[in-house]
Amino acid sequence: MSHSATDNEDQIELGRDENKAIRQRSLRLLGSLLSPHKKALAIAAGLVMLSSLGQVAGPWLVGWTIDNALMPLMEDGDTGPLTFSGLTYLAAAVIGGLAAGAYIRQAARIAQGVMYDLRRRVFRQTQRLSLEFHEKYTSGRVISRQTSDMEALRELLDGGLTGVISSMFLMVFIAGTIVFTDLGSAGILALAFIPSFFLTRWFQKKSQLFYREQRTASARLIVKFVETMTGMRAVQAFRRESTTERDFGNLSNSYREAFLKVFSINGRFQPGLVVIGNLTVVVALAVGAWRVIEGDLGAGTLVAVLLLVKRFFQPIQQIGMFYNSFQSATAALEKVSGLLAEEPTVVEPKNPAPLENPRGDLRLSSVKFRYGSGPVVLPHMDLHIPAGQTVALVGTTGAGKSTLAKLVTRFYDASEGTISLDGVDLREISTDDLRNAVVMVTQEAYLFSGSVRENIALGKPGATDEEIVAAAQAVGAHEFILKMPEGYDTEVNKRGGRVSAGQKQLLSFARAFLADPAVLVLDEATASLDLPGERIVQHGLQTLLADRTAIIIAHRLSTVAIADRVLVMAHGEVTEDGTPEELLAAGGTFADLNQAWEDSLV
Ligand SMILES: Nc1ncnc2c1ncn2[C@@H]1O[C@H](COP(=O)(O)OP(=O)(O)OP(=O)(O)O)[C@@H](O)[C@H]1O
Repeated sequence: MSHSATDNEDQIELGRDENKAIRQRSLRLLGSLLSPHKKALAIAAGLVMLSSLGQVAGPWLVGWTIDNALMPLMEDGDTGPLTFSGLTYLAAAVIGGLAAGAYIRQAARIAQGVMYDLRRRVFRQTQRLSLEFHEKYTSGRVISRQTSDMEALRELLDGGLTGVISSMFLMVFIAGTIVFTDLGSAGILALAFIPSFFLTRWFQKKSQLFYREQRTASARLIVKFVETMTGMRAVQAFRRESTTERDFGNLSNSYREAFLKVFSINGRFQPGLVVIGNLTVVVALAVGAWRVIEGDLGAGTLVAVLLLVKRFFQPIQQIGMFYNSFQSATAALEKVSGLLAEEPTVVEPKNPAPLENPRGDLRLSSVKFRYGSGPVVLPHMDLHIPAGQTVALVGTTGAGKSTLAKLVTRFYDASEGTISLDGVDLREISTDDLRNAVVMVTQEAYLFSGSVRENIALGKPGATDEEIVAAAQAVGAHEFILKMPEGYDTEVNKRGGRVSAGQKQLLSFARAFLADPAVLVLDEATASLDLPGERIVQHGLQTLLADRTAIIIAHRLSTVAIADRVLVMAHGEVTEDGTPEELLAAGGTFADLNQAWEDSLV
């Protein structure tokens, strides 16, 4: 596996260039998510400005009223200016309030639009990526991208961001108003900005590290959880409960500690800002009061400036708090953008070669294969499987049987050499054509939630009911389906729809039969069935194999017996190749294996 976009996901400290590249990747993603909402964003910006203006107008009007409306009232009994300022105050409050409300609604609409888009992109991407990626990245991590990362982004977009944008606007407006009202006080505010700036930088640097640590810890926790839950059978069978519990406890503890680190620096940052804010108000008050006594400054202006300075620091605190969700959302965005930047390793051809009525002639020429940059699994393989032949693959575990199956079905591409179907390189065949021509039936025989009918129909979208029933009949699944509570309409995976391992296999045979591929690759379930069950499955299998090329990773004597040819594999190479009879007569590995199987039946 070459270097890919998700490789450095678990690293906490990254190099400068790497950091920059990741940041740019995240920003590009953000840009592409926001670009469809340009108009809505412009409207939101207009609304937020209006609401900030409304909020700044309040303190400013108080100052103006003290200096310009109270005097005429006390000296001449003139109520005009006071009425004017009162009405203006009211208008500003109403307009500001309405604008703030409209802004929140508008921002929520944009945020939900972005989340909707992103959720779908992540889902589409995870389906698009090759099996190689999924085997490496694991489902737990995909799940944490789609759940906790999405949640972090949603929190940011829903709550924090809306507030922070309006806070920032408000700060700019307040600063502008102070400059406009009294330059001296603006100078004090500017001085106070210096320590706030350094404090914020310090916080930024520290928290970035801790937040990344926290996200990594949370992802590990989810991965462990998903792994344990999906492997619950193995966990219980091997009495692994206490070990997994201990591991989970350790991971929870790292998560807790990462969180505490974040909070401990938060606990210094926020009070720091409060102190700076309060000191600024005190200094502005002292200097201002002195200037009022000197006659340089109106008392009203001083009141207005003090109210504004106090307001100025409120949003900084909010921005500080917002920094939490901003940091986790940034980390989430970094990971999600990494996932979205992954490219499938198995690439669909640009100009696919036509493949009409495939016959199923398979050829591997000088194929060499390794998983990513791992050790060589198949050193050199030349193999020809003529159309219609049934080949049983046997061999020790780790011999490379499943690997061969994954290559023939093009879940992976060969590292060297070519694999062709009817003389066409698999890499030249469109994915649709290939999936129609080559079907893989895996051991798990995965059933999706839905009815029995829907599960069989997966083999051929748009199949008629008759075709579905005919497929079930052909492989011998019809009888037990009819015995289910609602026949073909029974929901599988639900109560009453539970099927046995053998029945599951029959359903997946019916699915494959309906798909009617030229090449069938089958990983036979290792779980042994009872004898009648085995006979039914065997019969189904025989019907399924007739008239097509088949490669079966065989675990049963009865399966090998129906094969035209047996390939024995060891260490990635074919060591014996012939009809079952020939190999038995030759007395090699296959003969031994056969003997062992026969003994186990006694
Ligand atoms: N996704 C993977 N990434 C890296 N190495 C792998 C991967 N899958 C299999 N391998 C390695 O490739 C080798 C062949 O494995 P493969 O699964 O093909 O064997 P097998 O003959 O099917 O074994 P079994 O009968 O136990 O299923 C093994 O050494 C295995 O460790």
